[in-house]
Amino acid sequence: MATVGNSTNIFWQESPIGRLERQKLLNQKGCVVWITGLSGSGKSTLAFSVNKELYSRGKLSYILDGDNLRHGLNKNLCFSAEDRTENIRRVGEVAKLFADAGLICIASLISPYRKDRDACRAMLPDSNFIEVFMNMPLELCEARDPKGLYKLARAGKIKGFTGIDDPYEPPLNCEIEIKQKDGVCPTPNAMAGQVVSYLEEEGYLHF
Ligand SMILES: Nc1ncnc2c1ncn2[C@@H]1O[C@H](COP(=O)(O)OS(=O)(=O)O)[C@@H](OP(=O)(O)O)[C@H]1O
Ligand SMILES: Nc1ncnc2c1ncn2[C@@H]1O[C@H](COP(=O)(O)OP(=O)(O)O)[C@@H](O)[C@H]1O
Repeated sequence: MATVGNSTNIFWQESPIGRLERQKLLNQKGCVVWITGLSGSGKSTLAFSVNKELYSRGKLSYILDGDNLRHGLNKNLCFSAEDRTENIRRVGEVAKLFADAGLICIASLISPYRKDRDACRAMLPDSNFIEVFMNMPLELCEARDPKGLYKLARAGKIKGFTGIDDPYEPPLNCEIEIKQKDGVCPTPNAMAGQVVSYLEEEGYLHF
């Protein structure tokens, strides 16, 4: 009798067409590009830009954006520590499926807790988890404030806002760090270039 989680009598079903066949078909290697950082740090902007650049090179990628997933898959979750952990766990599992499908899955979530991001990394075989840290100062994110959420958080109208009255734990060993140079943020194209060059160098863009 096999037991997994809360289920019993379940057995893994292996398909004759596997990850290698799909990767060969797509001429790329499945992986997860996990973008983490404060609200307003540029996660979605980077995700869109990488997606576009890969598309122009004939490579298939798909974005899992935290904000968007909270409209569906994760609509029953709030921003408590427990719910953020569950949010990241679910997205990690979905990202793993996309990578197994042979796609370059771009996950873009605040993902404030190191242990949650590490748990997603541990789900992926052969170090196919590329953690990208949007290392932008809180002051910059707050000055951008495109949704007006920092303003509400400062006014006490949103409780538990990341960076204001809720923690963000920066990565210790990320694959890619995006940061300002001489006080200037790289352009979206330059940020995407950093990620796409990494994927190219590590052999993800060919089978
Ligand atoms: N309390 C609180 N803290 C942080 N963010 C908040 C909060 N309430 C709402 N929002 C909005 O939700 C977006 C973050 O969702 P995520 O799923 O990425 O968050 S998390 O990874 O579970 O921490 C985040 O989107 P981004 O600005 O794109 O990061 C916010 O718009
Ligand atoms: N590299 C960049 N240069 C200039 N502005 C940027 C850059 N990246 C993001 N922005 C702007 O900052 C704001 C927040 O970006 P966004 O991608 O929505 O962040 P996040 O997804 O982390 O909340 C947006 O108004 C966006 O246009």
